[in-house]
Amino acid sequence: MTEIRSDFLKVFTERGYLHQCTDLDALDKAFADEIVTAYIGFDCTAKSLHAGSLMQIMILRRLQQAGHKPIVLMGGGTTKVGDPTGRDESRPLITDDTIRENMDGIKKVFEKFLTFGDGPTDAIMVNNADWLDKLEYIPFLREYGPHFSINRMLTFDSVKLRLEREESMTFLEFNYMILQAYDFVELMKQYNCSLQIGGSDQWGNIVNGVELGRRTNGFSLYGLTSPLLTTSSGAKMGKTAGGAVWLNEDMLSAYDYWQFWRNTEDADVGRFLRLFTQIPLDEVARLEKLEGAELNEAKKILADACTEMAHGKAAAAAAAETARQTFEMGQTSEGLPTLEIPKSELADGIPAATLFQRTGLAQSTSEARKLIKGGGARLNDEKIDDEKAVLSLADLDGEGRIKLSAGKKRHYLVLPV
Ligand SMILES: Nc1ncnc2c1ncn2[C@@H]1O[C@H](COP(=O)(O)OP(=O)(O)OP(=O)(O)O)[C@@H](O)[C@H]1O
Ligand SMILES: N[C@@H](Cc1ccc(O)cc1)C(=O)O
Repeated sequence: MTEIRSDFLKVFTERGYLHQCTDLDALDKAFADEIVTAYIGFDCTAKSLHAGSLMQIMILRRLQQAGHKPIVLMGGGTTKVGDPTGRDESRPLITDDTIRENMDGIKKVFEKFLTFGDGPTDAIMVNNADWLDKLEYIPFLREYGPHFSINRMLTFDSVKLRLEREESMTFLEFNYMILQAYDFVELMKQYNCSLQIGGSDQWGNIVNGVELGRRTNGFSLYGLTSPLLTTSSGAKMGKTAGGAVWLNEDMLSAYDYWQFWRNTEDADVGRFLRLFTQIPLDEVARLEKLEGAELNEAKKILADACTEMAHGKAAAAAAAETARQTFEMGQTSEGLPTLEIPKSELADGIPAATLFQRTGLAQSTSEARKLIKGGGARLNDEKIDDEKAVLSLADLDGEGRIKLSAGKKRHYLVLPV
């Protein structure tokens, strides 16, 4: 690789977004010489995107800022098939109604990060159901089937790993990569879209599209992937890994979102500042070198910047202020996230572990019990150690609520209604 010339790929590599590219030199030349139209696809498998997919949204934002055109593709069609990538078993089928609801939920977040419109570098949003739903089976098979070799399809991780583990793969799922490949060709035809970007797990699907475009129409298409953001245990961060950090406020409050970034591991502060904020690189270099209490200031800067982008300035300031009051001044503030439960349910008694799970302070009741046993759970600021404790109206504090805490930093107010 010769030195990168284009603004976009400079930003892309310097800030840590680069994992693989089908032809970095040629893509760099395209970015340096012309407006490149690029797309990222998002399936509608939940009502909100999450911190993992935020990496892809930030990439589209950077692309637009560098003077190129982003396409956000909603997988209204592909969601009906279900991407087998990275999954040990088939996804449950989602109804058309749920797909529609999920799409409505997911769509909202993009307006916060991208400028949509009709101009040459304005973002557009498309839905692959618009063309996939209309495909006719036999004509489609005859036109595209000959370009896919089963032998080669079996070598892609999404298929290979499932077969190696002797888990079943349905014919429906096996078709996913063909449909994603077809999307890319369709977007090239309709919008001159020559680049598809995605997380590294999408490499196989992307390469299939690049090859299909070349074989069927002689197109020069490019694929570019980013590393996957992983949880501290090394699992891909996403909606199916549990404990998703949702981007939509109705799924995760701005306060909890702020807290997630504020609780970043020390070793991740620099990486996250580069990937998820637009703070200049020399400032990031300074911030990531800080230590101890000073590094906490860097984490707050990260939390402020991320929350501001996703939820606006006012929400970010309110979250930061609530955190300050709660942790720095040691008092409860009304800004804490809340869970409403029917009074009658509390009157009947609810296991503490269940409440911890329902607030999301623990992923499951067994995790909640572990938290309690390990001494990390508090009820109205007092440690509880009985994992079988059952809470009732008698546990309401003077203001008629129950404050649950997991560790020092995560709190929830339970309000009987
Ligand atoms: N943790 C992650 N880090 C980086 N990119 C991610 C991460 N999770 C998802 N993406 C990328 O975001 C894009 C959209 O993913 P999408 O929302 O369709 O599914 P997903 O979150 O990967 O799904 P699931 O969790 O159901 O497997 C893809 O390019 C995917 O690679
Ligand atoms: N397969 C992608 C989503 C996607 C769908 C259609 C596409 O054309 C591109 C990407 C995912 O699951 O993350």
